Amino acid sequence: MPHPDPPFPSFSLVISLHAQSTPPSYLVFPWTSVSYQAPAVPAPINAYPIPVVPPQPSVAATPNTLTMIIRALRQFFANITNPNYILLVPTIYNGRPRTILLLNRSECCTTTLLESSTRLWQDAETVMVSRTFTITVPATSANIGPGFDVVGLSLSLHLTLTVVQPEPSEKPYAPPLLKYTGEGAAEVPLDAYKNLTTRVALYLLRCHGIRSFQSGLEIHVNNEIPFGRGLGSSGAAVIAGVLLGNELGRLNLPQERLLDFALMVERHPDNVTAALVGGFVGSYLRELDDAATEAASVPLSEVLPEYPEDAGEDWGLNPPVPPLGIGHYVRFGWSESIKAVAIIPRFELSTAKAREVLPLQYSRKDLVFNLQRLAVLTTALGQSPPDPDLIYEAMKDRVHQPYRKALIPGLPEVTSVITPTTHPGLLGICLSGAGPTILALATHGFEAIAEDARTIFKKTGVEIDWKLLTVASGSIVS
Ligand SMILES: Nc1ncnc2c1ncn2[C@@H]1O[C@H](COP(=O)(O)OP(=O)(O)O)[C@@H](O)[C@H]1O
Ligand SMILES: N[C@@H](CCOP(=O)(O)O)C(=O)O
Repeated sequence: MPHPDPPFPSFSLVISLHAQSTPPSYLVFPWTSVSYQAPAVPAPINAYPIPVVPPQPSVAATPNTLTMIIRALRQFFANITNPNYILLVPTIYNGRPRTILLLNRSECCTTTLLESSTRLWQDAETVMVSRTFTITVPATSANIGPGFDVVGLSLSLHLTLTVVQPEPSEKPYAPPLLKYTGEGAAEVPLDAYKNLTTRVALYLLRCHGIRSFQSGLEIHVNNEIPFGRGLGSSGAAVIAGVLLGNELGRLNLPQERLLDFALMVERHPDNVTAALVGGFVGSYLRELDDAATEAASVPLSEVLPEYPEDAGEDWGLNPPVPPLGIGHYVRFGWSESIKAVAIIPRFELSTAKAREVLPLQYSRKDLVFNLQRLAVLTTALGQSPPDPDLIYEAMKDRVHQPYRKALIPGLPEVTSVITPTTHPGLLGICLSGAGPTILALATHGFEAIAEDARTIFKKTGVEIDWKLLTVASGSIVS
């Protein structure tokens, strides 16, 4: 039967390899069932060495059919310059479910194909033709004084993942290889079932029916964000995980949905939102109805199960899927002239511990104190030139800093002694996130601020490092 004209530039082809049958067979679903755009590349599909067959075929395959198909597809792609195509290849091979997806990000027309191959797709492990991509996520400083659990600022220290997805091979399954350099390298788990970033990625994949990482995955992490210092290292790790899962599974989730997944893991929105979208950001969690509240309040151990040593493929399957639209945000203006001096004590303070010391109830006086300042601060930091008198007062807080001072010797002294009067250029000074880092916002005079903070901290026996940071853009996948 002759093939109709090729469905360029958008077409899809589904090939299923049934390795269980003898001999193994593959089906090529009739690509004519797929909606496509007008022809743009005048070449027939069978001009390329792709094993296309008429509808209802069941064709004997050689043991290395998969490799042959991949080679053929590569040649095929080498001949096409128009990026507007989709090629989707769900397969079962050597008894293991696999999926090869070669598609441009914004594509349509997968629905028909997915319907025809639902079972294969749901069981599938995603395997790409070899490619490398990078995920870059910024550090964040949350709260900025009065905005406890509300505002976050992305800063120019980064967590970077370089990911190599190998081409499918017939070798035995190899678990992900994790390499780690930079901050936290000595303590971070390199087992993909234990590491925070890869566990979050697996959570995302499993919520989309993909049960495990593909064989032979390599992830090199380089981290500039110190752990447990109030610079959002865990928020960055969570966002990196969400982006990693989205990329590995070719899930193509919109940013709002990625945020939902991140919020199932890190349940205050300030760090993760700023790390994802970048800039000076305010966010809130939507009030959920009863069913959604229940769905969103499952214990963290169920969202991200602690995988035991002998975790098999089925451990932690079917995790809770986040309700839609949990987090909402707005980006405020930021005056270009403002830089951040991060004064980083040389000790760690876990966010969990720094949250335990906070009260459950506040006086109306203290709440109004913070609300008044936050309302002014979100606009004041976008004004040029920034007004030190307005900002210094607007960065004061009565909701978390007073309770955390016992955990951070030197905090009250540093925030009260260093002022715009004593240190020209200073705009405001606060605890960064849950601490112990102190964040000083300033237009100049950075070194004097940092060195004087060093002297004050030293009197309490605390050594510091300091970094001059700028406001960074959000996370990038390239
Ligand atoms: N890149 C990372 N990879 C794996 N785990 C990380 C990473 N960054 C942070 N973490 C985990 O998060 C912990 C720090 O989180 P947290 O106490 O919230 O402090 P902060 O977010 O202020 O740095 C680390 O001790 C580590 O367990
Ligand atoms: N609003 C949170 C922010 C925690 O930030 P981190 O960078 O310390 O993780 C809090 O103050 O607890």
